[in-house]
Amino acid sequence: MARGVPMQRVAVVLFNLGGPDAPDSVRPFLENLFTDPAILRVPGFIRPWLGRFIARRRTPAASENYAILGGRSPLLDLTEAQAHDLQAALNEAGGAEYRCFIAMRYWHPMSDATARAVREWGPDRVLLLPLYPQYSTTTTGSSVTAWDEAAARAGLAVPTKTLCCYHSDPAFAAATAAAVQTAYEAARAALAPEVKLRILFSAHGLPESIVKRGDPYQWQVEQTVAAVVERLAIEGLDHIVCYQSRVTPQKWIGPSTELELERAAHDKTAVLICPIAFVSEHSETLVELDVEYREEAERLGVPGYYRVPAQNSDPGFIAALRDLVRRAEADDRPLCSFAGARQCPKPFGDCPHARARIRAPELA
Ligand SMILES: C=CC1=C(C)c2cc3[nH]c(cc4nc(cc5[nH]c(cc1n2)c(C)c5CCC(=O)O)C(CCC(=O)O)=C4C)c(C)c3C=C
Ligand SMILES: [Fe+2]
Ligand SMILES: [Fe+2]
Repeated sequence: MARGVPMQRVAVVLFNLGGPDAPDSVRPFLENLFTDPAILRVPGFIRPWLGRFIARRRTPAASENYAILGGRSPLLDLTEAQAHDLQAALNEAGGAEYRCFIAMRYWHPMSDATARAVREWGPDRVLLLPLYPQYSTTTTGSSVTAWDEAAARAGLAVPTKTLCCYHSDPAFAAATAAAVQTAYEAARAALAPEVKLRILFSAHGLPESIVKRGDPYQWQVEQTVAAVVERLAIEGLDHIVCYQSRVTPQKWIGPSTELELERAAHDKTAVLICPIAFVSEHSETLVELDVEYREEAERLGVPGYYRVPAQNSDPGFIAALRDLVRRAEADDRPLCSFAGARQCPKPFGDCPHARARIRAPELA
């Protein structure tokens, strides 16, 4: 760097869903979630009322789950650790000064506060990095919309790129496969040789209607599983993709993880559950998978129940994020800067994010 020329400043904003930080925040967190038009797709005039109604109904069950975790979600602490490690990895290489920020969608720190903090830091450019490997209108799409509005309110007007999806990124898939391989070998060693073992790649579900309207999430989840399986050294691997965390009465995509537990019990096969659309531990892994589904598996007589940990701050995962950021920086396409977006399915053009923003506002 020539003397006197300041280094460029790059703000990397990590998106995640957020979770309550105290028992009292469960209900307002759920209200924020269920009044999001990307989640509750009903006419605008009814949404605030219906969203608050659903949130009130859901609060006791969600509170019980968070009580098991000490009354709060661990998601923010884990995201802060990821941000810390990613910032160190990005700055190690030099070239620019990187600072990682966090914008949660439904609980603090949310986009408005983060956009103001980013503006105060005074970056030359911003990169939005969803901690969702697969694009969904309900997650990344919703976070990008919220960010755009917050950035405008904060008067943050610097070039901004969005890393839309990295479902099949080789380094991400390799880091995930390494964790699956380790967990599979440990489970295999704990089981009697005659007991069969099946991997259930369990992703967060979505209402089927959202997928039918063009959400690429399910397709991208399947791409991730294919990319991970390709990297596993397991002879005769038995695996399936399934979907968990259904929270509304409509039809959701399947097969459900519960149904796969029933099938495993019927087949007298042990299961290794691999969360495939979450990159951090939170209530849906630590309670739903580790407590509820485990108990259900025991009740059904599944001969073994094991789980792959979420990536959290796994060095291979952080290195994958670092390389994605660097590649996004080097690519000058304005909307989706990730080369892997070319792998998005044909109906979405080059990238669902581009389509959501340009051609199909109903998906935004
Ligand atoms: C219609 C409802 C929901 C859709 C669609 C949905 C999609 C979706 N969510 C994640 C990841 C997370 N969800 C989390 C919590 C959470 N999600 C919903 C509802 C929908 N999610 C609710 C009601 C809740 C609150 C918890 C509960 O009541 O059970 C979380 C964070 C949880 C935490 O512990 O902090 C994450 C992360 C994805 C990936 C996704 C679709 C692709
Ligand atoms: Fe969710
Ligand atoms: Fe994409």
